Amino acid sequence: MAVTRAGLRALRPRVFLGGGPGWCPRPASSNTSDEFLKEKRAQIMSRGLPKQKPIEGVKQVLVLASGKGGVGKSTTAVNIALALAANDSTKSVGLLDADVYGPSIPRMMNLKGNPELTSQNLMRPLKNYGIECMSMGFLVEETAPVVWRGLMVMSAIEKLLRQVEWGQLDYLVIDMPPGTGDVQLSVSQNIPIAGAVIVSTPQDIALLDARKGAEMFRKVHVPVLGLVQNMSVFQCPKCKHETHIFGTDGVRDLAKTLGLDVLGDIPLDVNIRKTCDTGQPIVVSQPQSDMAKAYLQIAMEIIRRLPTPPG
Ligand SMILES: Nc1ncnc2c1ncn2[C@@H]1O[C@H](COP(=O)(O)OP(=O)(O)OP(=O)(O)O)[C@@H](O)[C@H]1O
Repeated sequence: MAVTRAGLRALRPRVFLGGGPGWCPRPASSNTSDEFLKEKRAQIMSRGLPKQKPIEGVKQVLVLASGKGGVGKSTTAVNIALALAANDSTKSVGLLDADVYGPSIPRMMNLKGNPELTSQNLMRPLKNYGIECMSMGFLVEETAPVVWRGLMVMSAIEKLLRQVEWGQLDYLVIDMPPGTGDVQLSVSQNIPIAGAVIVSTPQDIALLDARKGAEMFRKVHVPVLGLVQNMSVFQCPKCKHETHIFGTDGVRDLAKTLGLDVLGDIPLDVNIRKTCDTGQPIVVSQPQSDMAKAYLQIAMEIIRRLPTPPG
């Protein structure tokens, strides 16, 4: 099934803004669709997943997930994608922003605009810093809220996965939305995933959700490669005093409980935030910094744990 211009337009969410003439698209009967989804989910969980189909040209898919929002998953995904490419210049890397509700990859990768359509009506990814990127953010206004129901989200994800001309990629990094909902399930059931990385801060409330995330991937037979402990420590730039704002070793303790490893620690650092906000992620803008080195180290750990790709 190819994407047409009309199809692309249809992908753009319509939003109901109180008082205006807008509308919130939903299937004819939302109750029916909710029940359908619930039943489908239960079937999938209980009977095993339907047959997954690889994305043409993509050797290995890596998903970056978190239970809770705002723990730095997208920041980590962007820097890991860049680090995978920086560690080995022969490798080609793609980055898919599956956070259809709050796409942040366009800004972090300093990309803007609509993807072109190829002669086969596939969307061409936008490229920066050598990384092929695709995001719902290229199809909607940055400030437009996405108001979608489950089925529409799943259809959008299917299009972002299949109707993109990814070319030949060694790694496709997928930045998942937070939580354990339709998108996670949809991606896991659609394509073979070589490994998942769970990002969390050491804070109790984030750990609780990170645990759910790891357990969900195990349930759907996606190998969890390990955890990344983000914002583990803040060092005062003046006096060098270290503060563990979100706790000390929470992710390490969770990893032990789950029988997993911590792939690395990323401190809470103003340069990580600033560089991502300005579309110049630290791995490319300050490659000699300790922070960039930490991401490069995590990328190496990931490669070490990934199975040997087919072919
Ligand atoms: N190690 C870090 N040091 C400083 N700031 C960070 C760090 N990691 C992430 N941030 C900042 O924290 C904020 C949230 O990060 P990010 O958007 O990556 O989180 P997220 O988990 O993907 O959130 P969501 O799931 O809600 O999209 C951003 O402003 C980002 O720049």
